[in-house]
Amino acid sequence: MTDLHYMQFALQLAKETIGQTSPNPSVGAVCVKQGEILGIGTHLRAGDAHAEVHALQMAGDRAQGADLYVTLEPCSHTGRTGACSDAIIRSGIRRVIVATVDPNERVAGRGIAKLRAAGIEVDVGLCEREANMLNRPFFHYIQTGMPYTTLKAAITLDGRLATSRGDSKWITSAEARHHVHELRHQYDAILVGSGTVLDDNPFLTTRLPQGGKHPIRIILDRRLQTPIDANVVTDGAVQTIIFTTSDRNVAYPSHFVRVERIDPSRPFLRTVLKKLGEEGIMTLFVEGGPSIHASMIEERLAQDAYVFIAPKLIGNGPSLFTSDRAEMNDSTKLQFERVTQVGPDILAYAQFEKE
Ligand SMILES: Nc1c(/N=C/[C@@H](O)[C@H](O)[C@H](O)COP(=O)(O)O)[nH]c(=O)[nH]c1=O
Ligand SMILES: [Zn+2]
Repeated sequence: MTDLHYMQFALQLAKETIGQTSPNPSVGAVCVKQGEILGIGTHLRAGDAHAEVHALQMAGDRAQGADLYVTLEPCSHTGRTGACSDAIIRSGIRRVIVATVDPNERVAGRGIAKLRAAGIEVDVGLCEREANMLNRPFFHYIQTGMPYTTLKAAITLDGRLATSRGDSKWITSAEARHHVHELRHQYDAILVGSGTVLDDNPFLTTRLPQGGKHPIRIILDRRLQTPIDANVVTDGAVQTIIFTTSDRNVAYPSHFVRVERIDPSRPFLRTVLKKLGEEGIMTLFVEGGPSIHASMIEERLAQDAYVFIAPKLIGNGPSLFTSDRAEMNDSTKLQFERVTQVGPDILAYAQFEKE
């Protein structure tokens, strides 16, 4: 087997833990000697052993003289667990193949330097693009302190979020809505505006047949209009944080609803995201409504977007993006990364172009 084969296996191991390792990256490791796999590992959750340690423990003494494939540069600092670079040196590994370098300035290149100083051969860059895409949210979070923010919208073919009378049940198919729950499972938090709470009374939970992680619910509600009997307030499924600029006092049940006041003189959205980053929220899924999406786009706070497009036309109704650009050149540019069919609907996944 080739190096590529084992690195792709390590990437697959990392991919399976997307969404459960925050605020750490998803990492996979495979230990191989003469074509025999001696150990595999993936980082399961923050605070647990790193992928490399799992793989080396499984290989035991047989790691002596073996190769280790890792999707992210082994750490050199002793965070919550010992440094992987030390464990690799102690294990007698002969060669380490690293897909991409860790952007975390505490680590960048140090892990690799330590391994090379100990006489271990280190090759860097195999499947680098794939490894960087896999941990794009982690890299964004480490470098900006802000949650990696994804917009999600469901529109008709003529770009409408609802009819002119506000009806949106349903635009997309059960298959597409099921896929939304698979996406929710991957995110640390989900955000909607008070308009969506008042219009739809959503649960915003992850309801999959096999279960799934509920993202923390974030409600942007400047005037604190979220009703005390709203589903996000009463269902107790997961924590709900309501961000407001209002001084009103509303008696929400305190055990899983928290009201955070933002100084009205601060940029509301950016301040909320900064606070979420400080609380360790690495990924944020924004389900709308249209004014939230518009603000996220205007303030360049979103990194990518999932747009579900149903084969339906309804004419008038709120459109996906409510800003008003005079020239085509002033459009907000994205790059389609993946366009797939989900049941009868189309799913366009796109990255916002960096300014
Ligand atoms: N109207 C539609 C959506 N609507 C999305 C939001 O407006 C809803 O309030 C939110 O998904 C409800 O969350 P829940 O209570 O947890 O189910 N989203 C979709 O993908 N397709 C639609 O046709
Ligand atoms: Zn490590």
